[in-house]
Amino acid sequence: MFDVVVKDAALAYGEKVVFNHLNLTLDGGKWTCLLGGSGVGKTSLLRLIAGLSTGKGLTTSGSVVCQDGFSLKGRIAWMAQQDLLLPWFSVIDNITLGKRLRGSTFNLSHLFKPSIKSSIKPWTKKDGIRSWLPSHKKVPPEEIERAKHILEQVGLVDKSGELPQNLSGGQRQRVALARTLMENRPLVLMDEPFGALDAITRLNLQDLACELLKNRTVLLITHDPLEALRLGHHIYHLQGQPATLTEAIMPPGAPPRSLENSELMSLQGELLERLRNEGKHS
Ligand SMILES: Nc1ncnc2c1ncn2[C@@H]1O[C@H](COP(=O)(O)OP(=O)(O)OP(=O)(O)O)[C@@H](O)[C@H]1O
Repeated sequence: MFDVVVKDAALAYGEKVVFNHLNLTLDGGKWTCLLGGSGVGKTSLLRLIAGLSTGKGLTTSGSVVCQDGFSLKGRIAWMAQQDLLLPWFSVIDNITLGKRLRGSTFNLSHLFKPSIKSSIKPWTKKDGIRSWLPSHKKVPPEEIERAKHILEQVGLVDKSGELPQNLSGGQRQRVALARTLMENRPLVLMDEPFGALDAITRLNLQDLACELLKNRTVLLITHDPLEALRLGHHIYHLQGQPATLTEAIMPPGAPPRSLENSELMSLQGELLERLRNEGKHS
């Protein structure tokens, strides 16, 4: 597993410098967590690492280098707070979509719901969507088997034919996790993936993600110090303007750490105080 090194990174929107001279190493096979107040630049940093920083008025510099000498292209999976499931595709079609898009001459218009006037069968009709999804058959059978295995791992194999609208928020986020696993990428960038969930579902998903993403290199953005402390090998606090990173906190023990760990609770108090003070000064 390779380290990913962000060297001397800078990013600005017009005159507003979000960060500059920023250095960060994501240890291979480990979880790095990033805390910080709203608007400090966490998502901007994630997007910079993913190579998604483009747009009018945006300037960037610095480098993101894999220590194994290869490019990061095609080696990143992304998981966001919104599950981004396509509502007219079943669970299994959603998690195999990436394979289908890459494995065929797929027409992007097929991602969008057909109009009523269209000659294509409405998606609500039984099996309509499958016949409407032309490259469905191009997902190799072994990939369908793998998708089913992953759905088993996230506890949703019985929901594989359901539409997202029939799932709870926690179940939908488990589908999003399954889609991330299906991508099978060594670097996983997560932008508050559990932020919208209730406390118990969030704890359960933290445990599941920790188990299933073992040995991947993960960068997790979260607003929740406890989440960072349960999952992170290294925890950084991004603060100020331009933003800088604090020294890493390395909580004791292996993730996912237990809530009964008293050291974790005291570190949580410290981090909450830091975040609160940061809010007072911004
Ligand atoms: N496209 C854009 N154009 C101009 N300014 C932007 C743009 N995107 C973000 N910003 C600004 O850059 C700063 C950093 O934004 P970013 O989304 O990275 O913050 P964040 O730490 O992820 O915030 P949050 O925790 O609220 O999601 C903010 O002040 C934001 O207003």
